Amino acid sequence: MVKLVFPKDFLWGTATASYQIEGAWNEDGKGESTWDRFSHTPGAIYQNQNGDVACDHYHRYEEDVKLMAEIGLKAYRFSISWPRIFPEGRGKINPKGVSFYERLINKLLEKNIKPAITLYHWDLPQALEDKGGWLNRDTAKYFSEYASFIFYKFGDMVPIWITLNEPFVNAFLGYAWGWHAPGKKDLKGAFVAGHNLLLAHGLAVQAYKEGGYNGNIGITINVAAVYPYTNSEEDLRAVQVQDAFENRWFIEPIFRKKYPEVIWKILEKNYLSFDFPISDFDIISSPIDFLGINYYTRNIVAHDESNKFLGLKRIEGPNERTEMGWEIYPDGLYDILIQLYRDYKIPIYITENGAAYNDKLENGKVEDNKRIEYLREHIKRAYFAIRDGVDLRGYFIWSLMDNFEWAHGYSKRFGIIYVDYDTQKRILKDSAYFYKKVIEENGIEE
Ligand SMILES: OC[C@@H]1[C@@H](O)[C@H](O)[C@@H](O)c2nc(CNc3ccccc3)cn21
Repeated sequence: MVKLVFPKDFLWGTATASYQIEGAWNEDGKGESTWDRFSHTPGAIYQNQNGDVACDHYHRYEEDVKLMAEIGLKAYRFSISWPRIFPEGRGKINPKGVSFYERLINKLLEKNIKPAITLYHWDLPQALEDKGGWLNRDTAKYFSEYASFIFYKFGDMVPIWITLNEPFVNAFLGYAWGWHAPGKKDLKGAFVAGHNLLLAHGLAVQAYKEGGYNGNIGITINVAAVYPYTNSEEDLRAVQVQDAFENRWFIEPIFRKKYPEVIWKILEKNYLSFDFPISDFDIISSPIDFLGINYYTRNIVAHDESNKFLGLKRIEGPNERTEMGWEIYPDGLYDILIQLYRDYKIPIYITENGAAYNDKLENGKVEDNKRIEYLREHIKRAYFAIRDGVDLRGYFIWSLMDNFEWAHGYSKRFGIIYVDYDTQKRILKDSAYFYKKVIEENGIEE
């Protein structure tokens, strides 16, 4: 067996998000978020579940950091709940909210675990949503005020900053399709929200750079490698359309100061347009230090004239799928890393990669062999991408622990730590011990 050894300082981590693990939804002065409101809306979430308690991480963070140290994590990616800091989105600060994150960061640093903070992972203060949310351009300005405060408090303690998590998902699932908070269904709204999210990102990057902090700042984009169903001209064109729509929509404005042509075509075909100052791209393209990508699966597409939106259809792949129904395709991680590094020549972190399985706790153990296999194969592709020239800096498993999986509630388990929600007991799955070994050896057997 050949040992694949990663670069010396490669960052092995796990990822979570505030609304998915913290609970304490209305405790210690926290303001309501759009996800509090959405998950309290009957019918929005599987079995009307919500994140009111979740993994109770707000009260159990010390135990959770001890488990991270037991696994040997080098870094931990988590998000800050904006309304826990600014209950109304701006203005009055909630000192108990600030104190929680200060204690969490200090606990991580005590254990030599690098904090990697996502400023926004979809839980917008409801008070701002009541003023239009991401449809209101002012929300971008309020985001930069929030970000500036967080940088002021923690900027010298935290080396890795992510402005936004997956603006595409937030804009499209939240504003066009209604599957996520705030549950709106307005196609034009998705484009306006997407633009204001990018503006927020750029303003926060400018605030970070103006603050002279010595860490690195970037953004996290969801990506799925795209392949043609056949090698026909039409299917090859469909690949370009899907790649632009799902992968490049939020990357091109940052690196090329423009939207992909496909985005304008979608707006035109739907008789939509929206106005913004072209100078926004000067803000949006403020230089970042790294690109974060969340990779889970691939897309296979074929030309389909009857699909009036993108003119294509998605074809089911032939390989095994996870509990989310997502095809397992590790080569897609290699391919997308090569493509993105070729096009933008920027350091990359894999800020999320993982799999949901129907884990069973038996005799105090969780033998999640399928998840171990999924992680092993994707870690191998990460190694091959580095071997072939990609400046890949780190890998964060989604997720540290089972948690609230948005519209799926608690029905999908992604964690390498099992959470018994009745007792809030944490149990390391076999995948946690697998990852402990990968980190100890800084690599994996081929
Ligand atoms: O679904 C697993 C995770 C989720 O829990 C994270 O909060 C989120 O950052 C995340 N993004 C993806 C990939 N993108 C995606 C695509 C369609 C719907 C939802 C997410 C998966 N995940």
